[in-house]
Amino acid sequence: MSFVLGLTGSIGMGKSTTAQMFADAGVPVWDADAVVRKLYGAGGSAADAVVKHYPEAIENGAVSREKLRALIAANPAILDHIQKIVHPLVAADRAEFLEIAVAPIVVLDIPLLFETGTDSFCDAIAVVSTTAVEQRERVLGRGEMSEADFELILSRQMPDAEKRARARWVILTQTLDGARRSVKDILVEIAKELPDA
Ligand SMILES: CC(C)(COP(=O)(O)OP(=O)(O)OC[C@H]1O[C@@H](n2cnc3c(N)ncnc32)[C@H](O)[C@@H]1O)[C@@H](O)C(=O)NCCC(=O)NCCS
Ligand SMILES: Nc1ncnc2c1ncn2[C@@H]1O[C@H](COP(=O)(O)OP(=O)(O)OP(=O)(O)O)[C@@H](O)[C@H]1O
Repeated sequence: MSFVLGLTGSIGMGKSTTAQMFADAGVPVWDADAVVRKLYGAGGSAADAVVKHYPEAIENGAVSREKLRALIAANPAILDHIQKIVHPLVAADRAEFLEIAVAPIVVLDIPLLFETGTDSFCDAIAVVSTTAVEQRERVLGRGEMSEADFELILSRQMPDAEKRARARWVILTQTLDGARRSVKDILVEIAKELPDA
């Protein structure tokens, strides 16, 4: 059985960048956002389900995030419905990953780790974080989401302070070097706790 490290953090806090640091260190990473992208692709099980309810969100057989964002902006309740469709499919993919994982440590990279109760599948949690100002600048700086989209997503996520309080480790993402050091330290600490260390 692998040590399961949950990696989470609010939108734009640096989760994907930090997950890549774990992957670079040789740790298998399961990425919830990537699974959603796969399921939204043409022929993906989520695309097949979404087309039945929101055909206007589909482009060439795949879910268009741009179109879906527009639908959700007009009616935020649609996001609840989308989650009901998507989350069980994502959970099935995660269960399969954990079942076949053979590495001593694996990472579950999940934006809604606490919100979906997936923290109960983890041996410990690390939260990525930076200041609220930096977070906003990062997300709006990407030029994809409107300020309203960002606020809606934020309002649906557990506040950063609460995530930090629940985590064993907080990885600050102001600098790449600092985050890399934290990742290394965390892996060293976990390695010491492994059964045959
Ligand atoms: C809302 C959507 C269309 C926005 O797509 P877009 O490409 O602009 O952003 P992306 O998917 O990269 O998400 C950006 C970040 O928003 C946050 N986020 C995504 N979905 C949600 C959600 N349902 N609730 C809260 N935060 C969310 C995460 O921090 C994520 O990393 C898309 O995220 C979506 O379809 N979400 C529903 C599926 C879901 O719940 N995914 C979360 C992982 S299980
Ligand atoms: N440790 C770091 N030092 C400096 N910049 C960083 C660091 N980590 C991430 N960033 C920058 O912050 C931005 C957001 O990073 P990333 O995409 O990893 O965040 P995320 O939390 O996965 O975002 P989302 O939740 O929106 O998917 C990127 O521009 C990235 O370059």
